[in-house]
Amino acid sequence: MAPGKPGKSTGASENPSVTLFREYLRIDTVHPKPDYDAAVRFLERVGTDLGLACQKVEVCQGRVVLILTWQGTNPRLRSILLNSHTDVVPVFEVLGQGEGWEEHGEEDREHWTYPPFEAVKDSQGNIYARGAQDMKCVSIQYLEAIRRLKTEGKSFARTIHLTFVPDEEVGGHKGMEMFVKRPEFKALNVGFAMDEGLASPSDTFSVFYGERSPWWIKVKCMGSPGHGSRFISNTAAEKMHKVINSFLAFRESEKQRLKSDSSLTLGDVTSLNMTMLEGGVSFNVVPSEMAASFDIRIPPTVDLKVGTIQPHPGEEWDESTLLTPLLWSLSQAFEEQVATWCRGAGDGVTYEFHQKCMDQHITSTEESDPWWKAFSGVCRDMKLQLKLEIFPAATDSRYIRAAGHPAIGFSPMNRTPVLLHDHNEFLNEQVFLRGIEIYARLLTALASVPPLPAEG
Ligand SMILES: CSCC[C@H](NC(C)=O)C(=O)O
Ligand SMILES: [Zn+2]
Ligand SMILES: [Zn+2]
Repeated sequence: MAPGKPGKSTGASENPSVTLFREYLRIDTVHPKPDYDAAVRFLERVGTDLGLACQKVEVCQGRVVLILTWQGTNPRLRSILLNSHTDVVPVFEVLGQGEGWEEHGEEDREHWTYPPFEAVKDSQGNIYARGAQDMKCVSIQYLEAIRRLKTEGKSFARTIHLTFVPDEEVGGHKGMEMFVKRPEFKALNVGFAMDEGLASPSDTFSVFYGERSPWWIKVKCMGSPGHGSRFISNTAAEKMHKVINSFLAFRESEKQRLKSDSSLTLGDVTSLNMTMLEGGVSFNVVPSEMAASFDIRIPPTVDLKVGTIQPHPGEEWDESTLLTPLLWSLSQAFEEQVATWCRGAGDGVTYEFHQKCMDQHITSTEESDPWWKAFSGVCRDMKLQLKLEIFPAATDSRYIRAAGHPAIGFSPMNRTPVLLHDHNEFLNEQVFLRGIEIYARLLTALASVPPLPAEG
């Protein structure tokens, strides 16, 4: 192959860390049938090569969490947890791994410049593959940072654990959610955790200290059925119209709030989208049931609990007052608001939760916090500019925080477009290699945090 041309071969001069990253990217862990065994075999091989202890925990059938451990000199101290998920999301116009482009149509070719499971590197050093940003890069950067520190002969007081978990991309229910409830997780004695963040197109690095709570709500409207030619009263569609109006009016007010205040990011406001609409059997039959599904993401600053919405003494609120987004934004008891929107649409309107995260833990970013002091101190020394944010979507960090441990979402990818779950996901090899350097410094500082008062 001519030099500078994109291709699969590693080339004699390629940094071995990059070669390892590309090897991992070629393992087919794409949903709906991720080859987790292959990923675990690969990671175990790398861990053993690094002299790390290896443990496997099957949290449910076919779902194994791999734990690699670098024991600290004082194993009684709380540990550093480096978490990453092994699964990746499908590509549009799904292509089976190993298949060549020749078997696919032009549309497939349009979405991806290179086949998404071949980890092709172009002449600028951009590595294209599903998982290049989300988050196989981070897994290998953790491992390669440890390789570097071990080669330099370093050792630290605190133990460092790496966990490789399945199923994050489908909610983590058969992955991290189960794992944090296991004795094997408790035995890790976690003090501080790191997990995925997002790329950043600018010079700054995004750091996430909390996440919005995902609420997935299906609203069902029951009404009178009848012939499509008549003015049937009390129809499911009329009620659905009101439901949609209430939900989308709130959406609009939050959208405007974000737009009108440049200090806010997406993670600071509540987003709401209607993502599914069901109902009806025929053009001329008025249906007795319709359903709408909403994906709502709520910042940790919003009160989620029922019952805190109250008028002041002597004041009375009717249903129409309760429907105003302004009053809602002042009252902030989210489930009560959802219930009110549904009640306001008429009788026979009910809602059910398909996802309802109530945990609102955030991780301290105060300089007085020893973990944050170590993390931010390294970034200051390395002149890395940080942007502190609430993660707009959901990652496995929410389970770690809910279990009571501080967790920071950080994927060291600046000057990189945000391409997770997108076509043509790529990461530049220089950005990837810089990330290893960053993790090596972070691990040095975090694993050397002096004993905390609670640790004696
Ligand atoms: C709520 S479980 C689904 C998890 C998924 N995570 C990401 C990062 O896309 C999401 O936020 O939709
Ligand atoms: Zn991810
Ligand atoms: Zn993802």
